[in-house]
This record gives sequence, structure tokens and C-alpha cells, in this order.
Amino acid sequence: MKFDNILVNHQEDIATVTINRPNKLNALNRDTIQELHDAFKALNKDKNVKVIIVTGSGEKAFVAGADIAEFSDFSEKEGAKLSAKGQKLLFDYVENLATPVIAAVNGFALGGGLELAMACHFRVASDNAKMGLPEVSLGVIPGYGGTQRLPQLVGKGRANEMIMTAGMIDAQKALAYGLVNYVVTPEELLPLCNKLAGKITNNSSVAIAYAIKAVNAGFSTDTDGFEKEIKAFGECFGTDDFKEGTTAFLEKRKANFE
Ligand SMILES: C/C=C/C(=O)SCCNC(=O)CCNC(=O)[C@H](O)C(C)(C)COP(=O)(O)OP(=O)(O)OC[C@H]1O[C@@H](n2cnc3c(N)ncnc32)[C@H](O)[C@@H]1OP(=O)(O)O
Repeated sequence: MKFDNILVNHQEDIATVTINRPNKLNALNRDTIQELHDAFKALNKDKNVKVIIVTGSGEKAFVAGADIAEFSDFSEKEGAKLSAKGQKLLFDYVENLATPVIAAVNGFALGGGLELAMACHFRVASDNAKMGLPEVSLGVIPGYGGTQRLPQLVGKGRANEMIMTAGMIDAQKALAYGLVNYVVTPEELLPLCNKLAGKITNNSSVAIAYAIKAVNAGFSTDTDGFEKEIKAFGECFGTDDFKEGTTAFLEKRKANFE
């Protein structure tokens, strides 16, 4: 398959998907989300692929979020559609993929970037990684599952603090929170992910697929939370704060919320 925004490499039964928009810190635009969906779908069908590693291109970012330039003039309806489509095509899709997906977090994982890492089955970070959900600084809320998956992973209080302050935590704090399983140097990141993937490939892919289903089932009692997120995310697009927040980012200035 040919992609413009991602790279896909195979090494024996381990595939690595690299989001490749380094000039935009690998921000997730519509095309990238579609390409990621297509790549995950094809890799999941490929019987020779037993584990997928997802990472970002360059030394600075895993993914710095959804592409703000693409949605800054969206209406409430378009906002809700962006969230619903993204959740279905990529974030829920990855979480429920039968093939295990490891996030190799190699720098900024913000907004949709952290949401993508959280949709993966587990995460490994480099020691320069910074993670956060800064959406409220743009006048919007996390819309790719972040309000649901962050509390699941780190607990409600820590998640609320991260969401409300829009702040970033470093890799060591993410490790202490249980958001990532390991922290290593940037040079060690992909080798460790490949080593962990290698351990997984020794086991039954069929059993692992069932295990993924069983683990996810334990967290899906309140599917309504995701619906609520979509609705609230869309409603943010009708507010003056959203217009100010995204315009300020694109104009490279601090937002001035009334
Ligand atoms: C449903 C999901 C919603 C969301 O995910 S909302 C988005 C949440 N993410 C954010 O709010 C983070 C936005 N990015 C930043 O705050 C900063 O970046 C960083 C702190 C990560 C890094 O700052 P620095 O080192 O100064 O780099 P730089 O010059 O800001 O970024 C390099 C280029 O990358 C573009 N970029 C970065 N993040 C995004 C993004 N999320 N959407 C669109 N573009 C982005 C910039 O604009 C710029 O581009 P140019 O060189 O052409 O000016």
C-alpha cells in the first residue's frame, strides 16, 4: 500500500507504523487518520504480522495532537462529526484490533497523540517524552476518547488535573502514573518495543486476540461516556472560547478567554 503521511515497515512478524509529518510534529489530519486506519486494517489481516508498533517520525514528537489548522473553523455539527469519525476509524479501531499494538512514545504525545497512545494496548516512552491533553487551552475538550481512557489508565483525580490544567507530564511521572510501562533513552525505545513484541510473538495470536476482547470488555460498561464526549466536543465548536483558542494557536499568541 502507498501512503503519503505514514511509513510502514516489516521486520519478520513485527510491523512498525511511523506517523510521518515531522514538520507538523506528526499532527493527525484527516488523511493521516484514514491512512492509519487502512494500514492497521491491512496489517491485522496479514497473517505474517503478529505485533504492530506505532511511533512518530523525528526526534521531537510522537503526535502533537489533532491538526488544529484543519478544524479551527468547524461548526458544532462538524466538530461532533470529527470526534465520532475519528473515534470509530482509528481510536476504537486500534483498541479493539485483534493484533497487539504497542505505542513507542518518542516525544510530545498531546491531545489526539496521547489519545492514540492510550488506544494502543500498552505504551513505552523515551525519557524526552511529554504527555498531556491540552484541549481546554483551545476552548475544546479531548474528543478522541481521552475523557474516557485517561481516567481508566491513571485514575479520575489525576486525569481531571491533567485535563483541567492542560499541562504536560514528563515520562517519569507518566511511569509513576501507570500511563506508560517503561521509560528508556530515545536510542533504546524501538529496540525495547521490538524486544517486547518478540516476546508476544512467541505466544498464541488467537489467544491474544481473545485476551484483548476480554480485557476491553471489562472497561466497556459505560459506552455512553464516549457518546457524551462526542456531543460535548461538538458543542465546544459553537463557543467563542473555541474560536479564540484555535485562532490564538494559529496566530502564535496566547489565548485571551473572556
Ligand atoms: C480531538 C483531538 C483534539 C486535539 O488533539 S487538539 C490539539 C492538541 N494539541 C495541542 O494543543 C498541541 C499543539 N502544539 C503545541 O502546543 C506546540 O507545537 C508544542 C508545544 C507541541 C511544540 O512547540 P514548538 O517546539 O514551539 O513547535 P511549534 O513551532 O509549535 O510546532 C512546529 C510546527 O508544528 C505545528 N503544529 C504543532 N502541533 C500542531 C497541531 N496539533 N496541529 C497543527 N499544527 C501543529 C506548528 O504549528 C508548527 O508549524 P509551522 O512551523 O508551520 O508554524
